Amino acid sequence: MNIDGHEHVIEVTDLRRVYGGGFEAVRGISFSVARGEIFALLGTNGAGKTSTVELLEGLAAPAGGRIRVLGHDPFRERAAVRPRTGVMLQEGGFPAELTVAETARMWAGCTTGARPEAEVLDRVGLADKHGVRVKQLSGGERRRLDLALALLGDPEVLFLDEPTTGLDAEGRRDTWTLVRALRDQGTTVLLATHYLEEAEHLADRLAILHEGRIAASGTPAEVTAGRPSRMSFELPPGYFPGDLPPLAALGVCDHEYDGRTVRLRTRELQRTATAVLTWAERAGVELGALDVRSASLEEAFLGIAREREEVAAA
Ligand SMILES: Nc1ncnc2c1ncn2[C@@H]1O[C@H](COP(=O)(O)OP(=O)(O)OP(=O)(O)O)[C@@H](O)[C@H]1O
Repeated sequence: MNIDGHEHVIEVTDLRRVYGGGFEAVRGISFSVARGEIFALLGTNGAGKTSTVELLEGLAAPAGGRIRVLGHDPFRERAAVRPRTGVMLQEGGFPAELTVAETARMWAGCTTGARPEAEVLDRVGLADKHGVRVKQLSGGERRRLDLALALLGDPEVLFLDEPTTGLDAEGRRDTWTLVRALRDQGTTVLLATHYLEEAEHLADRLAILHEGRIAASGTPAEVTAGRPSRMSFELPPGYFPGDLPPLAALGVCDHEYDGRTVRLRTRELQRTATAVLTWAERAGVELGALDVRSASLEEAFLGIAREREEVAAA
C-alpha cells in the first residue's frame, strides 16, 4: 500500500470494463488515491466515470486489471471493504413514501457503527426536513439526503458520483465546503463529475477520462500547465483587430472577431494583456467587457476533446 511514502487507499491498475454486447466502457486505466486526498474523475457524459466508480464500489467485477480499496479487492472481499466506505450513487432510489428521518433511520439500521441520524442530516443542511417525504424533496435536497446516507457510517473512503447534480449554486458550494471538511478530517474522496468548476474547487488530483481512457492526470496545475490562457474584450466602433499590436508576436495562438468582441488564446498571458492594455491606454480606447483568465481545467478539457477529434478525423 505504500508507494512514494504515501498510503494509497485506492489503487487501480489497467482497469477494464466490458458490457454485454462487447462494448468496452473502461479501456485500461490506472491511478491511485492517497489517504486524505480528493481525487476527481472528470469526463463528459459517457466517458466511463460511473462504470469505473461502480467497479471501485465492488458492484461488478472488472473485465481486466486490478483494484485495491483499503488493500482489498472490493468485489471479492466486499465484506471487508463495504463497512469502511460510503457510497453516493448517481440515483439514490429510496422509497418515495418514507420521510427523511425514516429513510435515515432505515439506512442507519443497515450501517455498522452508524452516526446519529440527526447529526448527519444537520451536516448536509436537512435539519428542518425530518418530517418531509422523500417524494416531496427537491432534486437538490434528494442529493443531500443521498450524501447524508453515505456519511452515516463515518466512512474512511467516500465515493461520490455527480454529488451536486440538481443543486443550486448555494447548495453546490455548501456541498463543496462539506466535502473539503471531510477531506481535512482524513476522509479519502473519489469524486466523479462532469462539472469542471467542481473539479477545480475540490480536486487535489484528477484524471480526465475520455472514451474510457485517461487523457490527462495530475494536480489541476499539472493538467492545465502548457494550456493557453484566454482574453476577450469589445472594441469600440471604428476600431478593428488590425489596430491592435501584432498579436502573433505576443504569444497569441489564435483569435476571433465577431464585429465587436475579440476573443484570443495566448501562451503568454502577461505579455499579451500588458500590450493590449498599454495600446488601449495610449489610444484612449475604452475596452468593453474585458475578461482575462489563466489556463483552466476548461481549457484542458476542451483542448483534449479537440485534439482527440482531430486525431480521429485524420
Ligand atoms: N449496462 C450497460 N450496457 C451497455 N453499455 C453501457 C451500460 N452502462 C453504460 N454503458 C455505456 O458505457 C459508456 C460509459 O458510461 P458511464 O455511465 O460509465 O459514463 P459516465 O462517464 O458516467 O457518463 P455520465 O456522466 O453520463 O453518467 C457509455 O457509452 C454508456 O452508454
